[in-house]
Amino acid sequence: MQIYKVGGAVRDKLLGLPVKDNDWVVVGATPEQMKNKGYQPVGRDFPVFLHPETKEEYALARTERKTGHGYAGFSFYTSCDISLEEDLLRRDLTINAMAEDQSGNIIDPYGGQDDLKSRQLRHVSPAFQEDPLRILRVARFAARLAPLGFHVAEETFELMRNMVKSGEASHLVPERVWQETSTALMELTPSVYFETLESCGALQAVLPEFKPFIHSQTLQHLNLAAQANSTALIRFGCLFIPLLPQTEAAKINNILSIQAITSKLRPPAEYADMALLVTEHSDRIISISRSPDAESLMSLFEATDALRRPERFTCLLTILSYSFETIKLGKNQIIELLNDCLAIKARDIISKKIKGKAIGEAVRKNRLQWIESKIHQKK
Ligand SMILES: Nc1ccn([C@@H]2O[C@H](COP(=O)(O)OP(=O)(O)OP(=O)(O)O)[C@@H](O)[C@H]2O)c(=O)n1
Repeated sequence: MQIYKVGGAVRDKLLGLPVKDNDWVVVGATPEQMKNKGYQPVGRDFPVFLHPETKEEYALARTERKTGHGYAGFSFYTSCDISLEEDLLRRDLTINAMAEDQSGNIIDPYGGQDDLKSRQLRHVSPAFQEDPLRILRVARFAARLAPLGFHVAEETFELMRNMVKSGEASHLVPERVWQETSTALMELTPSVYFETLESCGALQAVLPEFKPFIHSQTLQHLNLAAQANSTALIRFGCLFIPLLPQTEAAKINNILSIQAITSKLRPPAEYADMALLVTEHSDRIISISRSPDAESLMSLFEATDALRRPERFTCLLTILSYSFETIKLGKNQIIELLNDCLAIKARDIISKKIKGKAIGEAVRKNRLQWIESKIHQKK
């Protein structure tokens, strides 16, 4: 049996990028031989094994044949006589279809190294069209590698357009769409993911609910969040910063689109929650940052439950800070005021004379006075 390193590890090493995990292909072996050597079988659909010590994935060389629609509509054929070249031929992009043998030689039958040099994301064979997930993968690789000068090859782009036109793209299951999209958010220039999907028609076909939110300004905010190394939640939230001034009708439409995104893609609950908070409160947060006043800030803390959920509020402010322009009160100052308010507690101010509801009112008054004095000092 011969063992080769394949896929992302070979690509990233040649690009001088850090290698995240190694994938291996085994040629000329049977599942029984693998098990006898101590490899643990894990593949449900095709034979993949975990190395007994490193736990890295070792897949038997295989070919694929389309049997139905979508990502799962494939049958796989593995046998001892499948060659490395046949296994590499079934892969998506030439830069992902290279292998390295155990002496460090690169096996590159489909021009991956040339495409690395000319910065092209190019499909390996027409079989590319059989897997609609590849549209999202190409957009994701474009988002990752655009800063290095990569772009989608014209003929690959043409295939992607055809896959959308033929309806193949609409067979993608929402779970995979969310998986690719949330991974794409964490790439270096996530804007490129949405731009690529938009220009081949896949945004409309696969993520139509996102369409109202994808425009140059939100994509700019998204990239700023990526440059600041923000979390996926913050990057996601940036997509929902509305164009100002936001009409009431636009706000309602945005809320409906967010509900549609949530019920279709089922992102974690905190994502939907954050998208709604951004839509709901962006106008007033931006207006407070421009002309701060104590009562508005206090009502904002109350409306967003900031006093009980300060971390969530900090995330919300971070998202909106990407759209702050002329500000008098910045994100850090607002957070400082929130922390000051949190430090003013009922037990510090209650006297024997006030009881019940009046305690809460006294705490609020104290907090308000504090914010007022701080804002006054800053003016
Ligand atoms: N729909 C897919 C999924 C995967 N692959 C192939 O399987 C390899 C491993 O897939 P994966 O781990 O998802 O991608 P990586 O290239 O390793 O990328 P990443 O850096 O994102 O892990 C890819 O390089 C590619 O050759 C493919 O051709 N088509």
